[in-house]
Amino acid sequence: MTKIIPPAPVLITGGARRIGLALAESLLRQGIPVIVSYRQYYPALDTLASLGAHCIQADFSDNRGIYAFAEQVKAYSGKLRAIIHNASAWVAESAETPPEDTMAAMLQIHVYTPYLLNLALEPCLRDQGHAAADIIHITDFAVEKGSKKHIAYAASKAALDNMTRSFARKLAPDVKVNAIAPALILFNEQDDEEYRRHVLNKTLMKIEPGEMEIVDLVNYLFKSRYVTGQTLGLDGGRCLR
Ligand SMILES: NC(=O)C1=CN([C@@H]2O[C@H](COP(=O)(O)OP(=O)(O)OC[C@H]3O[C@@H](n4cnc5c(N)ncnc54)[C@H](OP(=O)(O)O)[C@@H]3O)[C@@H](O)[C@H]2O)C=CC1
Ligand SMILES: Nc1nc2c(c(=O)[nH]1)N=C([C@H](O)[C@@H](O)CO)CN2
Repeated sequence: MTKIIPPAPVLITGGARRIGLALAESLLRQGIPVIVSYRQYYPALDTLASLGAHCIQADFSDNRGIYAFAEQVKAYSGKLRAIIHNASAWVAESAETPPEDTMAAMLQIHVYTPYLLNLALEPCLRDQGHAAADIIHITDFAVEKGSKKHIAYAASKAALDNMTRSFARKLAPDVKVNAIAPALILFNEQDDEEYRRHVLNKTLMKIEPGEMEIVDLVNYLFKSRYVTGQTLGLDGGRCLR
């Protein structure tokens, strides 16, 4: 009797809302198993679980939480098809928060979390064949241009962008490692009309594209057997403004 081995799951951090949720739903609809991390509960998690996702509560605000999450992932699945580092906090500098606390928080979620998870979960990604696994870092257009209101955020995403090339060198050819650098994808509910017009005018394409732009790019990277160490811009032409 031939033993049927189920496909290895894709791990998505911050999968309970917005882009992370759209990624999880798309992969599940393709029949690809999914593990998501979530910090706070959202009703959408019940839907993901009903579609077969394995949802693990995790707070990456300290390294113990990162390592505890990695152990739970390894206990659930010995192998991973991919890790998508989506979890993030878009925090501006403010008078209410000491700048050292802002920088520490941005480095924790955008640098320590992907760095420690990539190293802890490397055995889960390896030994599945040539280019059989992926790591995707979701960075930001601001990596190239900086951000006067989100200095620590942009700097931490720049570190994440650099790690894309380091991990691509370390893990090839078993694992491809790439970054997706979005500009506006999805507004937040609290964004007012003036802000929305201001941001839309910064791009050439003048639209809020929505989550599927990232979903489609992730699917492209999964299909590739050759693209690695790259940062793929998803910025509506903002880089040309
Ligand atoms: N939306 C956009 O237009 C753009 C998005 N991006 C990038 O795309 C990715 C997804 O964006 P978007 O969906 O808007 O992200 P959100 O900010 O809406 O959600 C990010 C998720 O990360 C989780 N998270 C934040 N901090 C922690 C932590 N310390 N521990 C565990 N989980 C945490 C949040 O959990 P909780 O809900 O509990 O807070 C949340 O579910 C991000 O990396 C973002 O930087 C880049 C450019 C534009
Ligand atoms: N974690 C997040 N990062 C970013 C968000 C967000 O909502 N959550 N939003 C943006 C903006 O859309 C920006 O690209 C345009 O103003 C950037 N990063």
